[in-house]
Amino acid sequence: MSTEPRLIVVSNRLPLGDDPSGGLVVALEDALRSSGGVWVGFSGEVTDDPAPDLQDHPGAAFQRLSFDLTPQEHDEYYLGYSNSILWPLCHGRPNLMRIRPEYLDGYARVNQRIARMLLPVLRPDDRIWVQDYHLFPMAAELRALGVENPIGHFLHIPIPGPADCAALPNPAQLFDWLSHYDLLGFQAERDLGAFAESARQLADGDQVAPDRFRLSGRMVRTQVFPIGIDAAAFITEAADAPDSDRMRLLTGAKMMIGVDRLDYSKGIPQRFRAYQLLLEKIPDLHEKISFLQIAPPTRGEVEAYQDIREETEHLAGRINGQFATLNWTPIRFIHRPFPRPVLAGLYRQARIGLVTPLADGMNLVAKEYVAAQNPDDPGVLILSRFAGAAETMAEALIINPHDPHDLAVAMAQAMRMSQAERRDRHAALLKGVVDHDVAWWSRTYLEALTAR
Ligand SMILES: O=P(O)(O)OC[C@H]1O[C@@H](O)[C@H](O)[C@@H](O)[C@@H]1O
Repeated sequence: MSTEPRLIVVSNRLPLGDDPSGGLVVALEDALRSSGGVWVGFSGEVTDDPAPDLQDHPGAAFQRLSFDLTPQEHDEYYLGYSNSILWPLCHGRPNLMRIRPEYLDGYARVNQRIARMLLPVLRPDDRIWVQDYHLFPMAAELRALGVENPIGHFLHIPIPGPADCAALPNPAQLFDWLSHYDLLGFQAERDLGAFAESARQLADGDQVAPDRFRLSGRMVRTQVFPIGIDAAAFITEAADAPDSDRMRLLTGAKMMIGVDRLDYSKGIPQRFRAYQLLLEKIPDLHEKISFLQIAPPTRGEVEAYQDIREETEHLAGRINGQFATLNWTPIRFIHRPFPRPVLAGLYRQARIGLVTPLADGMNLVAKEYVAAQNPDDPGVLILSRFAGAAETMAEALIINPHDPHDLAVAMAQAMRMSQAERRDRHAALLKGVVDHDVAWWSRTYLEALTAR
């Protein structure tokens, strides 16, 4: 029996399915299993009559407790404040924000309701680890109920600098919420810098040490913890995937792959335009390259996501119309999810992995693509400088996703890169992915939280 204090994770999503895909799920499972912990999150049920207490979901290696949302809460807390205000803001798109006072009210109310339901579950020596932007006020709500346990927050997405943060209706409030945590974790140095500037300029924050802030009269520690993947499992999954030659036979071309939720932050239209430019400029590549973009739907009720779908489908159609031959479809756009093992096999077959977001917390697809490669004949990762991953994956081809020429040149370079260079780059990248895997991430974070 572990003697570690129990870990309580609170996140918007609770993993309830049999196929826990997505980096966060894989990441937190690990940390919970070892401390006999509890994960609290949204059940996925939107109902007029939510249960007054957290509901138990047996069958996992840790306890899972869920809450339901009413339709109004779902609109205001999840679709509204979280995904129509904070998400676009944190991804450098304040123009896409839809600011409504009821969104903030609903967001605050849901955080308060979760805190009240969580209270009877807590023990004095628990550590509480709150995940992501849906739950910024959680520590403030728990403190108001008298909770003195260590409470940490980890932000999976970028945090904006003062110019964008100023677009919030009440920017100082965000920093006041954050001031109730013991430890704030960020994905990248870039985020820590942006947080420091915004806290100073918009909330009178005072940086008293490199990793310490005085905010709203309280001390908060800040640190960068770049999240990783379950590297060992992914390497095995990819190596065991069905033989790669099938896809090559099917297409007769080298595959370039992108796998992203269909989100405007992922830079998918920009990527398509760069590919179009590549095919215009280098006709020799026709029939030698085939681009597979998998982009499962996400947050379809929000208008900006409907727009991105239309734009992406239109561009894919145009590229195929312009370049396809009887034997070759230049681009395949698939708007649905695939199970992890299938993706692992596809990554391994792909000569190029495209990870080109306009803004991204970390981007774990970059790490999964590297882990999936055959070390003897690996593919090439093309990575946006705006993904948090770029800070630790310098051996990728680092590009500016806004510049179609830069991206098209990288695609051409990746197509003709020698095996020796591919191996060298891959070996360096793989070492980082394996050394800083998800177990390292959660261990490092929890050690820092405990050492308060
Ligand atoms: O939960 P959603 O809205 O489907 O989005 C998927 C994930 O997107 C991620 O990038 C967020 O950081 C997560 O918190 C979120 O769960």
